[in-house]
Formats: sequence, C-alpha cells, structure tokens
Amino acid sequence: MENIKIVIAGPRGRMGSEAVKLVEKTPHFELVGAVDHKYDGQQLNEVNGFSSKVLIYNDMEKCFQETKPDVLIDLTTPEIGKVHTKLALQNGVRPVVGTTGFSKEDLKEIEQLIEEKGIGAIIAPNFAVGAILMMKFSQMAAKYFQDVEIIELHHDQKLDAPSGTGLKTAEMISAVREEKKQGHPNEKEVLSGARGADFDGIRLHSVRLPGLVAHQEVLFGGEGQTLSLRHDSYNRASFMSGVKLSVEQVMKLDLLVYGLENIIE
Ligand SMILES: NC(=O)C1=CN([C@@H]2O[C@H](COP(=O)(O)OP(=O)(O)OC[C@H]3O[C@@H](n4cnc5c(N)ncnc54)[C@H](OP(=O)(O)O)[C@@H]3O)[C@@H](O)[C@H]2O)C=CC1
Ligand SMILES: O=C(O)C1=N[C@H](C(=O)O)C[C@H](O)C1
Repeated sequence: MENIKIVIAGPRGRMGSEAVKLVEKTPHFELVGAVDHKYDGQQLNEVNGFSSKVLIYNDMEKCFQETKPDVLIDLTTPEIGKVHTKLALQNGVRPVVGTTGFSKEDLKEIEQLIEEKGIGAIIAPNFAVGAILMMKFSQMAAKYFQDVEIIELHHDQKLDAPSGTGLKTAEMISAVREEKKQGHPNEKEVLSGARGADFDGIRLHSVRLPGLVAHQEVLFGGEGQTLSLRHDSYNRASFMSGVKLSVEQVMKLDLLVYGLENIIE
C-alpha cells in the first residue's frame, strides 16, 4: 500500500497534537507538512515535542503546492475550519475535518465544491466510536420517545456552544421524531435561557467546566419511565481511531460524508 501523505492544520492544539502522534506512529501515514497561524517556516520538532521535522506553513495554499498532500486533517477553530476545508478541495486535497461550527449553508457549499472537483471529504462532529453509537441509539430511541433533552458537557476552553455533537444528535433525532413542543404549553422562563436552546422543539443544554473533556447525555421521557444514554471521552486519544479510519476512507470517496455514523456499520 502506498503511503497516504498528510498535512495537519492546528498541530499544537489539544486534538491536533494527538493527530500528529497518530500520523507519526501509523506505518502507511506520512506527515508532509503542518499549517498553523504562528511559527511560519519553522520545523514542527522545534515548536512542540514531536519527532517530525516537517515545515510549518502559515499559508495553506503554499503548503499544498510544496508538499503535495493527499489529505488535510483540520483541527483548528470553528471560524477557520470551514475556510481550510474549501481551500483543500479547491487545491485537490481531501479534507478530514474534526473542527466544529459548520452551518447547513457551509455544508451545501462544500458539497458543490466536491461535485466540481470529484474528490471526497469527511466532516465528523465526533470521531469517538462510543459517541457515534450514542447518537445512533438516540435516533433509534426517538422513534419511541418524542420527549427528549440533550445535555452536552465540555471543558471550559471550548469555543462553540452547543457542541457539534449536540447539534448532530439533535439533527439525527429530529429526522425521525414526531414533531412536538415539549414541556407545559404555558411554561415561562423566569430566568432567560433556563430551558436551554431549542432545535426543532428539542432542548439542548451546554455545560462548561474545568476538569471535563467531552461528554453527552441524551434523556428520553415517557409514561412512567425515562431512558438515559451517556457517552464520556476522558481523553483525546478516544478520538484517534476515528481519525485513522477517516483518513483511510476519504481516499476512496467522491462525496461528502457528514458524520462517521454514515461509514461505521
Ligand atoms: N470531531 C471530534 O471528534 C472533535 C472535534 N473537536 C473540535 O476540534 C477543534 C479543535 O479543538 P481543540 O484541539 O480542543 O482546540 P485547541 O484550541 O486546543 O486547538 C486549536 C489549534 O488551532 C490553532 N489555530 C488557530 N487558528 C489557526 C489557523 N488559522 N491556522 C492553523 N491553526 C490555527 C490554535 O492555535 P492558538 O492556540 O495559537 O490560537 C490551536 O493550536 C474544535 O472545533 C473542537 O470542537 C475537538 C475534539 C474532538
Ligand atoms: O471541543 C471539544 O472538545 C469537542 N468538540 C466536538 C464537539 O463540538 O462536539 C467533539 C467532542 O465533543 C469534543
């Protein structure tokens, strides 16, 4: 098997640094460059404790031209991830994106680019297999329980709320759930925000605390019973088998996969 040539954007971050380690230790993966908004022209091993001596670029297009990667792994910020994804596709590089913050409009634009370019992309709000199962099980349960609330809990350095996983879970539930306005018809928020965000009538609550990593609970209520589905990521290594699978799968795709539930049977 030929090596898959990879560029990582956000290599100093909590997720990006795990992804560098993954690529360094995977025999058929080859790190050919890194994209950051600092340390332009320096080697990766000079700015972080990595063994890789690849160059850091602040200019993504220059990085692509000089390193000719097959795949971009993007783990940056909700603001910049979508810009990088489009740049990668425009330059014939297949994006594997863990960065959150994609709107429906962003996804449509990306699908259009994919059609023009004929290469695939994976955007995964969560790479952890347990989180994918939690989302799938929630979708199954929503056929039987219309009343559902999502509580996502993350570390306090997270930039976006609700989380990408929380939003994806709400989308998946909404696709099968019979429409319902939950709670008492006359309920009033005495304190604004007390009932959380509203996604098609599903309530979504975001908790941010130091000490947490990434957690989500989906609570269903019915006559005389509740069902709770919970997933916990205790470290960022929990996401890496999904990143590895995505890099391998994206090489075979010519369409957009949004969510790993679409490629994990
Ligand atoms: N799909 C999944 O399974 C997971 C997704 N995520 C998502 O991944 C993203 C990153 O999360 P996390 O690693 O915790 O965040 P971090 O803040 O730890 O990492 C982001 C990194 O991106 C860098 N960065 C900022 N702007 C740019 C830019 N223009 N070009 C290149 N690099 C840039 C930051 O540098 P600096 O700090 O100097 O600004 C930082 O090193 C988030 O959107 C998060 O929601 C997180 C965990 C799992
Ligand atoms: O920022 C994080 O940490 C995480 N972000 C993703 C999200 O927004 O769902 C995935 C995971 O929950 C960790």
